[in-house]
Amino acid sequence: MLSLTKKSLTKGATVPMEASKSECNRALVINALAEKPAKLNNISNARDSQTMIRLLREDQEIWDVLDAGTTMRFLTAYAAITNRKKIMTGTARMQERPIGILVDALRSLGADIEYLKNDGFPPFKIKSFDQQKADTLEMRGDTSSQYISAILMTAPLLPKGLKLNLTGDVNSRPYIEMTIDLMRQFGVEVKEINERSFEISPQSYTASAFSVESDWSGASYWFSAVALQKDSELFLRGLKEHSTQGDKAIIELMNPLGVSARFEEGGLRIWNHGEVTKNPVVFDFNKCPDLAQTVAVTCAALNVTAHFKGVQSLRIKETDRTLALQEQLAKFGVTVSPINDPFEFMITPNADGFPTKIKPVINTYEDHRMAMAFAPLCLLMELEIEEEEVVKKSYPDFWQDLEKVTV
Ligand SMILES: O=C(O)C1=C[C@@H](OP(=O)(O)O)[C@@H](O)[C@H](O)C1
Ligand SMILES: C=C(OP(=O)(O)O)C(=O)O
Repeated sequence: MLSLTKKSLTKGATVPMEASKSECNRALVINALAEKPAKLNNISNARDSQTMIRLLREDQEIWDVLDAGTTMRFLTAYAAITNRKKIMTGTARMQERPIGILVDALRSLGADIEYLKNDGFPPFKIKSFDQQKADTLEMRGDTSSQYISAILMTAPLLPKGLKLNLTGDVNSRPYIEMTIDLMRQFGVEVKEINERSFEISPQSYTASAFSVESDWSGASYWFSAVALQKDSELFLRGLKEHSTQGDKAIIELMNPLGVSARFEEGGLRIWNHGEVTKNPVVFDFNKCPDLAQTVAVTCAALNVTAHFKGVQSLRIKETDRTLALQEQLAKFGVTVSPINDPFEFMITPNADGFPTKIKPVINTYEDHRMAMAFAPLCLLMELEIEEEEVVKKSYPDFWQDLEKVTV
């Protein structure tokens, strides 16, 4: 349990932003598929990336990814397509996160995969890949983009290549674009026939020096901090204007909540511009689901009524994030009401204003983003965060950075 005293941000302080685990995990898998591996710079310290590195290096029969979604999904496709025999498993929560769409896709390409507990969920055994059975694949895009990224990254190794067609709604689209961008940076041609169809011929990845970008998802917590303190300003070192990460959308999302941003040499300057919207706001998280918790807590604290759309994937992430927000924001008298569940919810502020005299204990549900989304509240009040070490999944230095930029 971490007790946070009431703090204030040091004006103009610098936060050195951690590398993105999403970009890093793609670079690591692509590198492992390349004939000659590249030198990767600015590797992420996130546990999800360190787990990926360790598993690729140890090459043991059981690959336990812990709670890392990308590691599970990307390594499943990697093992299947490169004909490695593996048992894929993870935490209790990972065993509740669906993977059937990816396993079905790999099976139709020729992989022999057997579920060991529940159909459609880890753990499962990857047994063999004898020969490619299909060169055209249809995949649903409405559950997790990580399945699509996993198939795309391994597709160049298929002897007959692949035509991939996406069906239904496509969620988390920028992550698919990030995958294609990285594949291209590693010398592979991906033909985008249209928004839903891709063609990849058999090709080899060519190694090139690659540096992982700083993490826009992690940056969102500093936007929230600046939103919660009048007259504050921070410099987020390492963030780039031209980024492959969809979570760069935090710049637009936070503007009605009082934050302005400007790119400068070496990073992004953000400051509180002093005007918080008085009108209800509609936000769409379909392209940036990992930002939903940060924005939800910020709206609650600023007494902003908000309509959150595109939140369907929140229910199958590290925890059921909609439920977790509902339960924790209730401690402040703020209501999260699902409408058209699981796609949308409303956030209704406390009619008496956000309470700052209470000292709540925030439960994190083993979800790093619950801990980090609630942490900026320490600029308004004292609070306690349960299981603070959860941040290690994506942002191990988060608490040290918070100490550094506050007094
Ligand atoms: O590909 C990626 O790196 C990710 C894709 C997203 O997941 P979904 O596609 O399941 O929404 C995101 O929530 C996750 O943190 C990272
Ligand atoms: C959803 C997340 O990660 P993953 O799906 O890779 O476990 C996240 O980091 O918020």
